Order: sequence, then structure tokens, then C-alpha cells
Amino acid sequence: MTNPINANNDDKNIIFDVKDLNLWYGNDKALKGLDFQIKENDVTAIIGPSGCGKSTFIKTLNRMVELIPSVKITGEILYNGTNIFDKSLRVEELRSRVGMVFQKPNPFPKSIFENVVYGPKIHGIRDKRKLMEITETSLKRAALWDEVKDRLNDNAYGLSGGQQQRLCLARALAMEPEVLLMDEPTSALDPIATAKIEELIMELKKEYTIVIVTHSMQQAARISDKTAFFLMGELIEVDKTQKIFTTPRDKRTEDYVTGRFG
Ligand SMILES: Nc1ncnc2c1ncn2[C@@H]1O[C@H](COP(=O)(O)OP(=O)(O)OP(=O)(O)O)[C@@H](O)[C@H]1O
Repeated sequence: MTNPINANNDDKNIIFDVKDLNLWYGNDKALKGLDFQIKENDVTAIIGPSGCGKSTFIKTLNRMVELIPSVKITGEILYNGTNIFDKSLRVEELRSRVGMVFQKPNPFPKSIFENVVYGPKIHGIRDKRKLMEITETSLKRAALWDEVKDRLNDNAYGLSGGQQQRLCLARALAMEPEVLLMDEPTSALDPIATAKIEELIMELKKEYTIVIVTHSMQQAARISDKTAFFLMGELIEVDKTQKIFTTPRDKRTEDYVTGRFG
């Protein structure tokens, strides 16, 4: 039987299976009993009012949230069937499979080339030709190659905000992840740079599974396959994006997507 709030029930492969996930910052509970499946090659948008737990949730998927010392977590997140909280799982390995792009572009104060090869170098790749190959492939995937191919040794800070964000995407792609987490990746960008990133997401979803937090319902409607609505740390509803925006099951989702609150 279909769980009424969780109608993400097509037959695509499950990449993340979140089970009764709870998270506290100290004594404050930020995520409350989430049950949620994320499917392969879907773009899943997370929407909801400020403070409802969107960022906390996606940072839990690659355990970045645990960098905050007060965090306590219960429940399970199965990633391709393995609980990411298992002692046997190496967190570095998880983070290389589940890459992340943040709200503000955050390149390192290094050359464009050094930004892209940062992860692969840490993982022991030293061969210059291989690193160059990774750079070209990753920058092409991030739709930035043509704009920077003649100045790979220039500092990344000389790029525009939109280019910096695509560079951060290339840096994540250089690790050959399976999943890309994006935390409001366009909120610091102008409309043209935003459109470019959205176009890119549509292209990348052929190869990657994407989870994106967005404040823009228009953005969620334009680019996502599934939309999840969060409210005060709870997952209220997840379903096909069109359904969420036209005939949601829950009155609170309807009130939010029609702009009655938020
Ligand atoms: N480092 C932290 N320490 C303590 N509480 C935190 C921390 N980060 C977030 N919180 C709290 O957890 C709750 C969820 O925050 P979160 O940032 O995940 O929400 P959000 O939906 O992403 O918000 P926004 O849309 O404003 O970015 C909020 O009540 C917030 O104050």
C-alpha cells in the first residue's frame, strides 16, 4: 500500500532510503522521523519555509552535518543498501560518491586547474596527463571548459560568480560522484547564471542523481522530477513535482505552494 505522504513509488532504483531519521542540534530537534526515498537519476527538489530543515537534511546525506559537534542523529540512511552510519563505512568514500555544491560559490584561492584536481590529487592521482584529462572532462561536464580552457592557471577568484559556481560543480564532478547535493546553488547568482545552472542540471541528471534545496518554487517546478515539502523538521509530502504543484495531498503543502504562507 502507498504511504499517503510518501508517494514516490515509481519503479526506479532507490539510491537513498531514509528511515525514521531524527536529528538534534543540542536539545533542538531539527529533523523529525523522516521516511524518504531518493531515486536514481531523479532531480529531487526540497522546498519549505526558512528553518524547516532543508539544508540539515541534505547535509545529512553525506554526513557533512556531523562536522557540527552538537549534532545527534538516530535512524538509518541506506545508500545503495548500506547504512551510511555503519562503523564499517568510510566517510571520505561516502563524500566522494555523494558530492556537494553550496549556496555561495566557494572555490579555493588557487588556479582553476588546481581547484578541479584538488580531490583527485588527495586521492593519490599524480600523473599530469591524467589530471589534465580529468580537468577537461569535468569542466566540459560543468559547461565551463570553453570559457576557461585558455586560462587554466589563472586564479579562480577572477571568475564571475556564475563561473565560480560551475567551477565548484566541476570540482565535485572530478571525483566521479554518483549523487550531487546542491544547497540553493543559484541563490547568489543573477538570472542568466541561474538559467545556465538550471540547464546544466537538466543535462547532468542523465548521469547523476541530484538533490537540490531551493527557495524558488518556480525553480523546483522547472527542473525537478520529484518535490519534497518540509515543514518544521517534518517531511509533509513527497511526490512527482507536477502533482505537488497541482494537486498535493496535504492542505499544508497546498497552502505553501499557492503562497498562503512561507
Ligand atoms: N549549526 C547549527 N546549530 C544549531 N542549530 C542549527 C544549526 N544549523 C541549523 N540549525 C537549526 O536547525 C533548524 C533547521 O535549519 P536548516 O538550516 O536546516 O533549515 P533550512 O530549511 O535549510 O533553512 P533556510 O531555508 O533558511 O536555509 C533551524 O531551526 C536552525 O536554526
